[in-house]
Amino acid sequence: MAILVTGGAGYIGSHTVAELLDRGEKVIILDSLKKGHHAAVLAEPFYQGDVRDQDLLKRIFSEHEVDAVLHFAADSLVGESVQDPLKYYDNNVVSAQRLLTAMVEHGVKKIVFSSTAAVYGEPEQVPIEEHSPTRPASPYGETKRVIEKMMEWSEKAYGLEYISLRYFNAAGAHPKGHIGEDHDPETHLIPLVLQVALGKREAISIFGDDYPTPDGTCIRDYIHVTDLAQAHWLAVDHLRRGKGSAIYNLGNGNGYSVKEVIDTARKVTGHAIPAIMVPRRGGDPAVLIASSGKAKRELGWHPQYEKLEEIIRSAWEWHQSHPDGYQDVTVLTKK
Ligand SMILES: NC(=O)c1ccc[n+]([C@@H]2O[C@H](COP(=O)([O-])OP(=O)(O)OC[C@H]3O[C@@H](n4cnc5c(N)ncnc54)[C@H](O)[C@@H]3O)[C@@H](O)[C@H]2O)c1
Ligand SMILES: O=c1ccn([C@@H]2O[C@H](COP(=O)(O)OP(=O)(O)O[C@H]3O[C@H](CO)[C@@H](O)[C@H](O)[C@H]3O)[C@@H](O)[C@H]2O)c(=O)[nH]1
Repeated sequence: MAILVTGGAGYIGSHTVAELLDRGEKVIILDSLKKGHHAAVLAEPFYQGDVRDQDLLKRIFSEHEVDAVLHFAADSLVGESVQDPLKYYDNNVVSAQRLLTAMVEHGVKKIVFSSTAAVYGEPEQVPIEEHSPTRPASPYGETKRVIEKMMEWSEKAYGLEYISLRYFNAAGAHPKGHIGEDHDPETHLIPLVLQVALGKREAISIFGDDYPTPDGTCIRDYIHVTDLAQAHWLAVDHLRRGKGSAIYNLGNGNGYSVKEVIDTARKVTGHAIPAIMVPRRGGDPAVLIASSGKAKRELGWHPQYEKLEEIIRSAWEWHQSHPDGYQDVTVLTKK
């Protein structure tokens, strides 16, 4: 049986495909390449297309024996979603609805979904547990919560089983050096800070220093991308063993402020990394830190990267060896 990976040419999707291949899984990738990269497609068959394309979904499910779907494909930028919420309802909610419909029609009963810490909004207490209230502070987080509800109702109605993985902030790159983070435009803190160290940007902007945190900047929980990848295979295995639907946080349990990230990157790169203070970005909660005990207990998840310094060093190795990301290859393939 094969696993269909939507968004498998993207950052977390490609690292997860690498993990699945290491585990001997048969993988099918579906990605529009609007954000992903041909060079990050690690498995065949690869379908370049949109998850909203119902005919394409039908074709894939008819041509292959798929028992589980890993659904990464989405738009995922908190700030952009505040500016353009309808884009997020379209690409995230409509895609998921069509994917679930096709799965039900073809008798595919297992899905692992890329959810997010952004479903919680401003938490009442940290570390955040899975039963904490969900009050998304951005349309992005809201669309992910809607999809979680869609899966819950689909379980009751059609017997579809799901695992929703609420990742905190993904960072780092594969230790083999062949895949890493390359978003265009880049909006994530760690790669932007490293672009300054590479001399590709003059300074990093800090979005607000008036948050209720010790140094006034937002605190996030950074989790290594290969640790996320490991959790996905464990989640598929969990469903295959009949353990049923569940929601898991995936984070390190350690929070670092924007200023601490910049300081750590200065240490790792040896570069001064100038920073400038700018106003807050819309939709950003002050503090997001995970409790991931449930994933460790129930999935047997063992994250390998604990320290922010190790995570930033892993990202730095990728950015140094690929200063222009996958650029040379994607110029040829992106239309
Ligand atoms: N990066 C993070 O820190 C983070 C944290 C929490 C959750 N997530 C979630 O994880 C998933 C992957 O994130 P990422 O950082 O790897 O993003 P990414 O943009 O690198 O990957 C997403 C991939 O999906 C593809 N895609 C998007 N919409 C599509 C569609 N309609 N049809 C086909 N392909 C489509 C893109 O081309 C891209 O390759 C997303 O669902 C995101 O919301 C990411
Ligand atoms: O130039 C920058 C970029 C970011 N930040 C701040 O750095 C923190 C991290 O921002 P970013 O790297 O953009 O990640 P998030 O907005 O926290 O969102 C990421 O992490 C979420 C889970 O917490 C996921 O759901 C999202 O998909 C993913 O983009 C936030 O406080 C930002 O305000 C800056 O100060 N300057």
